Amino acid sequence: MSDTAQPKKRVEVAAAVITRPDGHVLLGQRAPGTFYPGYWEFPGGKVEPGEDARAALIRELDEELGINVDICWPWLMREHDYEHANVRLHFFEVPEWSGDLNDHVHSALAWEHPEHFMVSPMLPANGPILKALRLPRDMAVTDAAHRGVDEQLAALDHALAAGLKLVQVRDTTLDTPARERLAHDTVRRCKAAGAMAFINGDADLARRSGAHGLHLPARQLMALTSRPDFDWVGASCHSRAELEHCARLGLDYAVLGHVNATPSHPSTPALGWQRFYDMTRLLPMPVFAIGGVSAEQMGVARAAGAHGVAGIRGHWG
Ligand SMILES: Nc1nc2c([nH]c(=O)n2[C@@H]2O[C@H](COP(=O)(O)OP(=O)(O)OP(=O)(O)O)[C@@H](O)[C@H]2O)c(=O)[nH]1
Repeated sequence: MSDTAQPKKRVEVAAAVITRPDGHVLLGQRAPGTFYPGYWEFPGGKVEPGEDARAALIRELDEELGINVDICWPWLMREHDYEHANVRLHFFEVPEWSGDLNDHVHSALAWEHPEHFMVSPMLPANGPILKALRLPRDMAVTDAAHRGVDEQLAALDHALAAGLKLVQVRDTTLDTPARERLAHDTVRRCKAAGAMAFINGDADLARRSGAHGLHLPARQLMALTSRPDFDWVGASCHSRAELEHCARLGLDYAVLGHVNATPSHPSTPALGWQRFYDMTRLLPMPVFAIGGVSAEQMGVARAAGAHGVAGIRGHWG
């Protein structure tokens, strides 16, 4: 390598996951004559000097697509080393916009469902984004220690029938046979319903039960130096240091709390939404809000940068 090689320039980019009520997201195909022509991307573009990423996004969607952004939620940030630059992509979710789509820059547009993207190839930086979009927004955490295993499984059947798509089997205080049964029966029911089940804190049980993923308590997270070998791995976090460790290990998601006052943590102060927003800035993975947060607070949570909400109360009907 030449000793005159220049460090790569850093490019800040704002990109939008524009979502229709049916869950389809908008992608654009890069035009001939651009960098990576023919590749698919989320609409957006470079942040100009003196501009913040949100303002850049609103400007780009007006210039590129002719739409006004009505609601814009911060989501996550990914860095990628391209040949020409180190790109920092600030992703936002845009669930509401107005105006007629009138594209000025792409060779084609496509509305695609995150469960089965049909267009390809995608820009190389976007693989983790597509995976993150497959992560459901509402994570229900089991509460069999209080309800009993049978009542928990009945509540699970009810919630799956109502559309629940993600369950975390916690209940670490249950005795071994009861937890084994809870895990196996939860995974089986989730698979039958097209939902995912993650097991908290026990990689062997997660493997034995055929779970989709492993959820790490913060203590286990901080003891790890590499990502455990599961399709999905996430962790419970309470501090920026834990969130950053999650990012270093390349985990798929974090759960941060507690956001609101909750009877399960009477002595530790709640974070509140502003602190949740501040703590989750510029992280590369989606973060769920937990702690006194029900599915009704989805909008508040996502406005504060959450991927979605997680919890016991308010998640089992
Ligand atoms: N808009 C957008 N850009 C992305 C995505 N993923 C990704 O890696 N990028 C990168 O972020 C940069 C976006 O810059 P851009 O769209 O403003 O600029 P450009 O390279 O097309 O050309 P330009 O120099 O004429 O503005 C490109 O390097 C692009 O490869 C994505 O999903 N959406």
